[in-house]
Amino acid sequence: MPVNDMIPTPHSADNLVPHIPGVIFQFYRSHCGRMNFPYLEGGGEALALIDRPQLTEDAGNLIEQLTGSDHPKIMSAIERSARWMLPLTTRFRLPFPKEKPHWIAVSANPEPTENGVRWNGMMMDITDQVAEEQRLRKLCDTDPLTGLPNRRKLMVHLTHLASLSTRHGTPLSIMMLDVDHFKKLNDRWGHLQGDNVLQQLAMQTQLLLRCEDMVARLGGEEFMVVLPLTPLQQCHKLADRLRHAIASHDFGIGEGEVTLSIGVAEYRCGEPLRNMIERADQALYSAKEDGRDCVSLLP
Ligand SMILES: Nc1nc2c(ncn2[C@@H]2O[C@H](COP(=O)(O)OP(=O)(O)OP(=O)(O)O)[C@@H](O)[C@H]2O)c(=O)[nH]1
Repeated sequence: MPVNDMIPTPHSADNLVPHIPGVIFQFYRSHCGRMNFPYLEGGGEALALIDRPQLTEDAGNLIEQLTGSDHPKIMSAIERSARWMLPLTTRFRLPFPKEKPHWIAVSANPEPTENGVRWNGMMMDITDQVAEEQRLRKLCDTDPLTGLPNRRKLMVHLTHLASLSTRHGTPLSIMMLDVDHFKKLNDRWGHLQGDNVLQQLAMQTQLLLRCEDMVARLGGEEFMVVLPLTPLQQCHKLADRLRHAIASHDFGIGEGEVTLSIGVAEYRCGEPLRNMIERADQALYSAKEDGRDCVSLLP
């Protein structure tokens, strides 16, 4: 083997540390809350931008500058780890000049000292991994044809809203929408035109909603609109406005060719979600029975 290809054996970890794609650190918090990094070494971009001598003295300032909710999140992770002597495992966004913040993962073990707690651990830049997680989550949550949230995402959101509604006694309503005679539309204009109608319908519906409302595609030509802080009568009015807007919109196949049947229902505090969904479904069924292109409600 040529001599140049032989890897020299490092004499100590100190030779290796500047070349690793992350940071090894010792972090200290005194009982009175003073924080600093007695040791902070490693490779990667993040470290080059950090004022290390400053952090050796005091880390409080840097932690206070963390983005958005990351400051309280990291402080409570430190507190929990210190109180129960459990590993400190969290992630946070480190602000970067002229760039988006970088995501950093922290993993460290605590040990008690006379005047506080000392952690020995590692930090890694996981920005690419977080971007990939976000891309996959979006794929899992999105209907590919319309770009709307899918049934899975809707149910998670609705469960959260129902628990808020139960806790605070605030109103919550839903609309179940179904395109009328969509099979005929497909048969007459072709499947691609049918797809186009669904895409435009998604857009037109979103235009009428507030940003805290959600419209999701349940499947086929069926959609659900979720309206937090909205009582049934208000939901009914909005449903009728939506029905008019769609019936008078030209989808490229002539006005009045696309109509909606809509069932609306309101959440009753504490009931299982499926009860409200069943009521909206029954209301939709009666809208179809009543001749379509109309709104029906069940409280
Ligand atoms: N173009 C298109 N068609 C779809 C899609 N998903 C489901 N469909 C069609 O939607 C049609 C739904 O038909 P039905 O369930 O009989 O309902 P309908 O014809 O709308 O009749 P009513 O609901 O009773 O008014 C079927 O022909 C499905 O093939 C889609 O993504 N794109």
